[in-house]
Amino acid sequence: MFIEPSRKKEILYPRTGWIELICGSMFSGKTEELIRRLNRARIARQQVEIFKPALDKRYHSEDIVSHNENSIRSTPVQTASEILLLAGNCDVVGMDEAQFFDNSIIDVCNTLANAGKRVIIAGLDMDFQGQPFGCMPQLMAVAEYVTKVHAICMVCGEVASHSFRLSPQQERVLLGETDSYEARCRRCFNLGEKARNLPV
Ligand SMILES: Nc1ncnc2c1ncn2[C@@H]1O[C@H](COP(=O)(O)OP(=O)(O)O)[C@@H](O)[C@H]1O
Ligand SMILES: Cc1cn([C@H]2C[C@H](O)[C@@H](COP(=O)(O)O)O2)c(=O)[nH]c1=O
Ligand SMILES: [Zn+2]
Repeated sequence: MFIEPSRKKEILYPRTGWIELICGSMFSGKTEELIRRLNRARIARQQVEIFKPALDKRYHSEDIVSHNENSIRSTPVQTASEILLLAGNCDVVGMDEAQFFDNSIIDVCNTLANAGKRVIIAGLDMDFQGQPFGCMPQLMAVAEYVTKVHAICMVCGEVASHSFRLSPQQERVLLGETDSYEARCRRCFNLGEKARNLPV
């Protein structure tokens, strides 16, 4: 779907950059798709830099790791602005878990794309309550390309778009895997929420 940009026309026209956003629920394949695109860019001999929020230490402090254990080396950053300092002269910038960045990530992505870079971002579109997650709606608005990927509902086997939290904690940020979350379709997500709210 996405082609690795040719550098041949650069003398006539300076390269344009753009933003690609990969979004969806947990287990929908966002990280796999991000890794796939970044690996292809490397095969095309493009200089690639990859970042993730430092708070995401689930599998590894530096690697980006998918649920099926694909991985790629990344630089953990505390703030989005660090990405501008570290991206340097690269052609392609990748970011995972974008929902954990604050809204300054939008300016950062625009600045990188305006400087001619291909920016590929992956993140959760909705939180455990089915609400748009942080900076993600704005990133969807400014991205040239938005890809929504889907998981399989762990209750009924339908296409899943929601991340159902299995524990009662209410804080928005709660790192976890299959121990704390499962992918669910809209119907099974709503049924689960209803059951949670029934008096005991
Ligand atoms: N309910 C599910 N639906 C689809 N894939 C699942 C599910 N649970 C586990 N997986 C695994 O998760 C992988 C996707 O992982 P990953 O790319 O890390 O997803 P994401 O970044 O969207 O959370 C799938 O290839 C599959 O092996
Ligand atoms: C829904 C939801 C998720 N999280 C956390 C749980 C995981 O650590 C990440 C999502 O990882 P993935 O690569 O998309 O599987 O986010 C959270 O903190 N709050 C939520 O509402
Ligand atoms: Zn379902």
